[in-house]
Amino acid sequence: MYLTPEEERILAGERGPTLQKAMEILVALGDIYEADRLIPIKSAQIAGVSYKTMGDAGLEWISDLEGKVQVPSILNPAGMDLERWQEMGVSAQFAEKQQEIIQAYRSLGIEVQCTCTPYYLQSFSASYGDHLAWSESSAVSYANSVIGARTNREGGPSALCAALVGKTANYGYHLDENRTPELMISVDCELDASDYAVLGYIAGKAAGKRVPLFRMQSTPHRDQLKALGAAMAASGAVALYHVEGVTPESCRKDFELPAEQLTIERKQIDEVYETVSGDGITECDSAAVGCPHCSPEELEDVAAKLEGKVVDNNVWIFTSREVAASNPRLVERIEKSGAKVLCDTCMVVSPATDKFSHMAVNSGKAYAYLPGMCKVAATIANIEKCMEKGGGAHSD
Ligand SMILES: C[C@@](O)(CCOP(=O)(O)O)CC(=O)O
Ligand code: SF4
Repeated sequence: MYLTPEEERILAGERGPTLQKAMEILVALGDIYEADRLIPIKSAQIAGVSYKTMGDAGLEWISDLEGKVQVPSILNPAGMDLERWQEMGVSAQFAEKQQEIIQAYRSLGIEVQCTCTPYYLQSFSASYGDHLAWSESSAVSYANSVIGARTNREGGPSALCAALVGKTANYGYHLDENRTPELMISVDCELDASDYAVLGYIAGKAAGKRVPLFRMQSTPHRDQLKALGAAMAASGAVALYHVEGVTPESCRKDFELPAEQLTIERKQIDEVYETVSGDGITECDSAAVGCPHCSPEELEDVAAKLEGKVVDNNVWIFTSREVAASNPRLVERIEKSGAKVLCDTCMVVSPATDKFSHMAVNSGKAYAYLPGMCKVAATIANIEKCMEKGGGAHSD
């Protein structure tokens, strides 16, 4: 891989050991994937934040780093709401370690916004054609597919290295030739709400890491695309997809329609609704919405569904701190029912979820991950049913 003289100097250690290490990692990745050079990035989103997934080894690694990130950088969800962790039932020992991780990232100049939906933040927008180094898989899928920006599915450490150097290696989804659809998926029915999450769960298994092109009968809006992409990245490893007539690169004229085609039918979607993932012998005892983190429109939807209701079980609604802070009325309306709007974290990366046995979710990603990452069974349903089945919602 070609390096500029300045990049060579960083690699030789002239700007200190942290930048040298970061450059070594970027160069190693570039060499493995046959990148021609490094390219500047607009922003970084760094996963590997929850103490639950990082442990002491991860904490030690980031604590030893020095210097400052070169581009706007934010974090993936942590293991707890940084302010309301006690209400979630997180232990003081965990909270202390989690705060140390956050502090280590803050010292590197990273903004403490812990969210997998960075594209909703006012100061962190990404645009068509931008090169990024994002790592949370649903954010990667959204950036590539819905925004038309370009990012590989970075690991937490490689996103951090890219943030420190301000560059990433030019391979994978940064290149036109890897953004071409490889599999055509037709959907034989109209879809609504959580149907897109279920579709993603099915399609991700079929697609693996290929790039699917969807032909749909209904037109998904941005939150439905977010749910579709998140589920495909979890049940498969899809980092980019297209929807005919909807996503920005679906109208590129330089690709042929894929030869391999498959159709997904209504009855396959209904089967997923009827199947508990994990060991679901018990009734639902909790509900969670906001995987990926809720947009203001989704908070509005939850607030409307909980109007005049109270919930008997734990109902957690996850969003970014910025979206919650900009929509205090919606948060108040939701919390009037007894549900909690939590920030900085989610049901998958928080240890607080482990106390439940069966959670109702509207997310294909949470449906795929809860049994493995939290040992909690999951039922997938639309928001209204999640509130009833999992939350025990009933009239006030
Ligand atoms: C579960 C997930 O959304 C976040 C967990 O990753 P981490 O704890 O931030 O490394 C991972 C992913 O799919 O990118
Ligand atoms: S598991 Fe869901 S809510 Fe948690 S970081 Fe991933 S997409 Fe976001």
